[in-house]
Amino acid sequence: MENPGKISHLVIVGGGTAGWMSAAFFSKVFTPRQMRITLVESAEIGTVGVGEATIPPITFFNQVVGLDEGRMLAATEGSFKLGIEFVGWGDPAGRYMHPFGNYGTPMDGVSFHAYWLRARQRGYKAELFEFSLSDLAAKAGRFDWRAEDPRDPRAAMAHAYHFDASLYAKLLREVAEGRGVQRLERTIRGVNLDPLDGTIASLALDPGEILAGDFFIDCSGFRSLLIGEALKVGYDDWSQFLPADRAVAVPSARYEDPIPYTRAIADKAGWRWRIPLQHRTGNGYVYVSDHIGDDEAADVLLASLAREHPENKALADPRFLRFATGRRTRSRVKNCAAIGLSSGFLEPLESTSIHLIQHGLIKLAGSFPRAKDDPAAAGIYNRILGDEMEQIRDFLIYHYHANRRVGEPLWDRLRHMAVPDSLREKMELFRTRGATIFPNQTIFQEPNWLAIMMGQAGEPEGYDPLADLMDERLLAERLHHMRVACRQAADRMPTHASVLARFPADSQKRRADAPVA
Ligand SMILES: Cc1cc2nc3c(=O)[nH]c(=O)nc-3n(C[C@H](O)[C@H](O)[C@H](O)COP(=O)(O)OP(=O)(O)OC[C@H]3O[C@@H](n4cnc5c(N)ncnc54)[C@H](O)[C@@H]3O)c2cc1C
Repeated sequence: MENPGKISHLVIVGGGTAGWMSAAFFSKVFTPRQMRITLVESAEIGTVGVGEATIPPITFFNQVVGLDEGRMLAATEGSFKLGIEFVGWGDPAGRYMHPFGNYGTPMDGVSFHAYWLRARQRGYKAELFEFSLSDLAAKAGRFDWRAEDPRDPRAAMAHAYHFDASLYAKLLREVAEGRGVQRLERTIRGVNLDPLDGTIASLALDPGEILAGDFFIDCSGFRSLLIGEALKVGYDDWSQFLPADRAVAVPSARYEDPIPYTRAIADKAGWRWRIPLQHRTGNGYVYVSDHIGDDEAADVLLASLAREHPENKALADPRFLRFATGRRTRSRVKNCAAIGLSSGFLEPLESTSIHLIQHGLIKLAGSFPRAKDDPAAAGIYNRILGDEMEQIRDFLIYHYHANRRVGEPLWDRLRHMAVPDSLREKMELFRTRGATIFPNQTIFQEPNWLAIMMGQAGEPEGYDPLADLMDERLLAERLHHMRVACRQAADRMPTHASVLARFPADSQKRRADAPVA
């Protein structure tokens, strides 16, 4: 990318996932001659260290920064992810998959599910999930990559990863330092603003050093050192819609082959996650502190491990985290952009935080400042990022609001709460017309909304009338053909375990190479 000139020193504050993703990304976008990049991280202030499940755009980010998929999986103990299974969110005894990729194929410009709904209203038996190859493969413990040829059913697939977030940051650090990023291990004690224009002039580092820069990326996590503390940007709290404010996390021993999907299990005061890596499983309970205490939440989580399998043993003490769901009212101000938790946090139900980091970086590159203060570019950036956060917020609220867990106080309250108008309209369109194409769809598109709305609300009353234009026999033949092709393609796929065996974790290789005592 051409360097706009005036900005020649980029300072990144923080060395968590957001900090090292920023460093790896901008060291690829700019050459060291165009941009000096310095990353400051503190040895005394740790990282969040969770954040193990991702969504498909991560494959694009890895390509951009030059990370080979095999190398990434081996270095991060990673596994493939084809979707998220939601257990007990709609019907308390039910489960559904939010698979990555598409259902069926659109025909004559009309969405596939409109035809399927038409057929269902006339007694067709096959379920929607039978037309999602990612869903079938995930449940069968199989995996394959998306095919380029549109005639191949695998063209409808998409994948993401589960990985150890600390190892991912470590790998990105290697990449970034290899491209000339300078890392300073210092604690920042103060932020100096330019008295004339209010931009950030420099950081006061321990012990007594000053680090000046032209543009600053705030990746300081929940502390929000630059955008929040120094530039005083406010926080929009969304906890009235998304009330979970704490989490407890614990890794457990691997006792089975990693499944190629995340599990999100609704519970009395929130939900539990289960994220399978090559060497261990990540487990957590996201909860509402008004409805359960910390000790009880940890007990619930630990008891759930033992219930799953006797060998599913905790490998460490439970770790507690606190957060407030919401976002900074602006995430780019003056010569500073907040990336990662410093810009806000939407709880991890749909694994969207790492996606928001990469989305922010890509939009920041596209609107890179031409001067220290570039209000036009900052304004556009803030609108784009704000829209993305609001879309994700609505998507998350839907899971809680459309529950059928009658008689549980938290869930009863969430079912009856007033939701944002933007979500209320979507729910109405789906219920009456089966519509899932909504304005400004970027990250969550038609198949994503379809998966969660069908999974939690069930079949809508209507469907797109254009689906009635197809001849009935032709439709039956096409549905039959698609369903069989999907099933056969799933059966032909290798198992997830056999695919992962091609990318054994570096830690396993090290253990195998270690001399026998
Ligand atoms: C319970 C939970 C579960 C999550 N699960 C997922 C998930 O499954 N998928 C997903 O995409 N995301 C998930 N996330 C979010 C994900 O963890 C974060 O988006 C990601 O880790 C980025 O964090 P960060 O780098 O912004 O902040 P941190 O990891 O907090 O890093 C902050 C950095 O700033 C530095 N720092 C702070 N203050 C100073 C100072 N004064 N001087 C110098 N350095 C300083 C620290 O040293 C550290 O390096 C989850 C979050 C939580 C809370």
